[in-house]
Amino acid sequence: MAEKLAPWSREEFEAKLREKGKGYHIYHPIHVLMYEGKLTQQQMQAWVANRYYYQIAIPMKDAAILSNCPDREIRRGWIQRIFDHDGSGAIAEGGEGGIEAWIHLGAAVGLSREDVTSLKLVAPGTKFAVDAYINFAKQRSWQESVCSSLTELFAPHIHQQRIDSWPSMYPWINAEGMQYFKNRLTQARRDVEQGLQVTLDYFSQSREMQMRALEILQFKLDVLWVMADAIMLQSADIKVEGRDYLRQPVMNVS
Ligand SMILES: O=C(O)c1cc(C(=O)O)c2c(n1)C(=O)C(=O)c1cc(C(=O)O)[nH]c1-2
Repeated sequence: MAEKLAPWSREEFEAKLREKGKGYHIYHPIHVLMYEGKLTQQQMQAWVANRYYYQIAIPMKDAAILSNCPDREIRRGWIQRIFDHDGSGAIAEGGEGGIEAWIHLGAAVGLSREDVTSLKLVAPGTKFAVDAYINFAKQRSWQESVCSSLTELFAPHIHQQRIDSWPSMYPWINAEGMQYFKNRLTQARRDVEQGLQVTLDYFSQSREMQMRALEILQFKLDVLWVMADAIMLQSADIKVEGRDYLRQPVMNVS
């Protein structure tokens, strides 16, 4: 029988998790083109409208984690994520939350509130991918679901890229639309600290569990990748026998 491998040290395990960043959606063609300023307004609209479906799923996913977690200390930290996205307190005091900020991003790229919130522009592939993420959190242990949030390790970089490149690459986007990304820079770093501690503690019990954590992170990378595929296809200019590929032409926005 093969000898049982000892668990990696915490440092080695964290390094393995971070290595997974090589498969982050920052390297997906649609995000590379976005960074290079090569997306049209219509493609930017498709991206924002599709990503809204992810934004509204995040607090539902986090509520599922809370509902499975018997540890009060963890819940006290985790609940902040729901406030961050749904908002808390008075809007005037900056408590509007990330979902509202995303709707402002929609306005900044030329989408009405209704265009965004009706979900009429969301591609089927985006729905399947995001729903898989919510279902994962409903069905798996809270520690596994916490681990699946760790793509956030890599998110501050992609948010910073957008903050840096959009003003010059897409000067037509209203600067107020960037607020979501600015807020996330600090929020994501704080989130990651908690998510990483839980993952390093829980999964370091054995090498098998550490490997399992890497697989979970890969699942989440796949969710983001498939979403990017779906958005790219939806906004591609592909014609099949003279017909538009698009099932729901993005240009139909009011
Ligand atoms: O813009 C992005 O590329 C991006 C990616 C991710 C991610 O890696 O899951 C998140 C976010 N943004 C984000 O803004 C966010 O609030 C967030 C929460 C989570 C999560 O899994 O709990 N991921 C992400």
